Amino acid sequence: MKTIEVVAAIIHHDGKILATQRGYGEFKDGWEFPGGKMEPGETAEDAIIREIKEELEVEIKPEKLLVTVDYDYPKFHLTMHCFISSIVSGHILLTEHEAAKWLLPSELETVDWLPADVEVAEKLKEYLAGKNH
Ligand SMILES: Nc1nc2c([nH]c(=O)n2[C@H]2C[C@H](O)[C@@H](COP(=O)(O)OP(=O)(O)OP(=O)(O)O)O2)c(=O)[nH]1
Repeated sequence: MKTIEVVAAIIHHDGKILATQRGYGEFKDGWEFPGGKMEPGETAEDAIIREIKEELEVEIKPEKLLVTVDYDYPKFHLTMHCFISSIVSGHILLTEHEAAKWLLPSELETVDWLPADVEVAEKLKEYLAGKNH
């Protein structure tokens, strides 16, 4: 099976986390962490900064790799590196997504995540809970 390598940004601001809803394609209407496919020769950090500039028109700083998830979709294998990130400059403008929501840690289970993201949301919740202690 073909593997695609993707980067995703877990953007935090004022104690909330950004979730975005896919506006087109196979997974239309599913909720995800914004991002996309890595390009040849790119580091994961470079890729996530580029993708977020394209999709949300903000500059981010990837601060920490929370998790790399591997997930078997019926047609491909996904390897996705998920970076906790902060906004460095700009205002969010959705250029590709149909909606976005800022979620409190307690609200992370309230959106219909893409299958690969369920594990990411769980890990994130644990990570954020640990940070409060
Ligand atoms: N960006 C992103 N993609 C995810 C997540 N979860 C998940 O299963 N995916 C899957 C959906 C897609 O098959 C793939 C990402 O591809 P993409 O279509 O966003 O990549 P891209 O921006 O480079 O798009 P394109 O130029 O090929 O249209 O990863 C997630 O949280 N964020």
